[in-house]
Amino acid sequence: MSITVVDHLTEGKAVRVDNFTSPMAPVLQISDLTIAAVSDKGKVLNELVQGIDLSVRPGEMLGLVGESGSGKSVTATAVLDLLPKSLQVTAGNIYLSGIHLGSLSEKEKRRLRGKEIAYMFQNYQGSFTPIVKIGKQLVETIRSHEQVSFKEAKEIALEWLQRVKLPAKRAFNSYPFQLSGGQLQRASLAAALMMKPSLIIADEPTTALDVLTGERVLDLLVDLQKETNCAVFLISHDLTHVLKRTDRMAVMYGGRIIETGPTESVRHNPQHPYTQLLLQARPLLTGRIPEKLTTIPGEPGAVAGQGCPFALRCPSRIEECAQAPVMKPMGEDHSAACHILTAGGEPDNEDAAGGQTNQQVVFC
Ligand SMILES: Nc1ncnc2c1ncn2[C@@H]1O[C@H](COP(=O)(O)OP(=O)(O)OP(=O)(O)O)[C@@H](O)[C@H]1O
Ligand code: NI
Repeated sequence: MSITVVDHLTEGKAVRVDNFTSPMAPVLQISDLTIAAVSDKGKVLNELVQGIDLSVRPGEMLGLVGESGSGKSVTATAVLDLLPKSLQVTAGNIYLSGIHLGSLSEKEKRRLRGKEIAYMFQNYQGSFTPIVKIGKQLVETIRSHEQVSFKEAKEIALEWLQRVKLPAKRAFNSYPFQLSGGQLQRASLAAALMMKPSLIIADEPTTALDVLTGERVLDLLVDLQKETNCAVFLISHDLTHVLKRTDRMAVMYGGRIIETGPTESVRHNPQHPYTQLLLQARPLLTGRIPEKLTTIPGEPGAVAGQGCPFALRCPSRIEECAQAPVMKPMGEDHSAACHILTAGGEPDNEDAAGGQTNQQVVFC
C-alpha cells in the first residue's frame, strides 16, 4: 500500500522510494548521516556527527539520549533541513516516508515542515510570535496548509487546545505572555498535533519546565500520539523520560550512536559501557537515595579524536579502542558499537571488561 502523503508532498513528482511504501515503513529513516562544521569557503573543519543510522515507524516513539554536545539537536535540525550555513550534511541520507529529503524543492520542504513534520522545542516561547494572539497564530497555520474557512480553522484550533487540556477559549484569546510555561508548551503541542503530522520531533520539550509540568506535557504527548498514530522522535538528556515513554531508544556519545534497540532491551540488558554507566548513574525513580551514587568517570563530553569516542573515559578500554568499533547485533533489533562485545552480547574477553560490562543493573 502506498502512502498518500507522497503525492501531496511532491505535487505528483515521482520521488518516492518504492520499498518504503508499506504502512509500517519508517516515517523517518536516517542512514549513515555525517554532519560537519564548515568554513565560509565550504572547507570541512570538523565532523560533529558521524555515520548516524536511525529510523522511526508510524505510532512509534524513538528516544535519543546523550550528554550535552553529543549531537542530538544537530541531527534533529538536519531532519528539518534547518542547519545553519556553518554546518553541512557531508554524507548519508534522510528519508521521510520514503522521500529523499535532498530531492525536495525549498517550497516542498517548507510545506513538509509545517504539515508532515511538526516540532517542539525546548524554547516553547519560540513556537509563537509574542505579539499575536495564540488563536490567530493557530488559525493562520491551519489555513496556510489547508483550504478551510476562518470559522472551520477556529473550530479545529479550539478542539486541539481543549485536547491538550487547556481552557480552550481563554488560551485562544491570549497572547503568549499571558500563558504559563507549561500552558504554552501545551499550546505548542496543540499546534504540532493539529496538522496531523506523520512525525513530531520533540527536542528537549520539557527542559525549561518544572518536573511535574514536564511530566504532564510528555504524558499528553504519549496519549495523543496513540490517538493519531504519528511517529515521535524524542530527544532528551533525561534518561528517565526516555526509559519511561519510548518504544525504542538510541544512545549517542561524541557524535555517534553507540547503542540502539528496543527501550526495554537496552534498559535491562545494556551492552555498551557508556550505556551501562548512564543507567547506573541515573537517580532512582523511587526517591530512595542509593548508598553510593555511580558517576561516569572522566571529564563530561571528553571525546576521543580517533577510534571509539568514549575511549578516554571508558573503564573497559582495551588496545583495539584506538580503532572505531562497528555496530554489532546484540539481540533482536538491539546493537552496540564496542570492541569488548561479540555479536550476541557477551564480552569478547572477560578481563578486558574490567568487571564493568554485563554487570547486573538493578532498576526500581
Ligand atoms: N552552528 C554550529 N557551528 C559549529 N558547531 C556547532 C554548531 N551548532 C552546534 N555545534 C556543535 O555541535 C556539537 C553538537 O551539538 P548539539 O547541539 O547537537 O548537542 P546536543 O546533544 O543537542 O546537546 P544539548 O543536550 O546540550 O542540547 C557540539 O559540539 C556543538 O558545539
Ligand atoms: Ni540539544
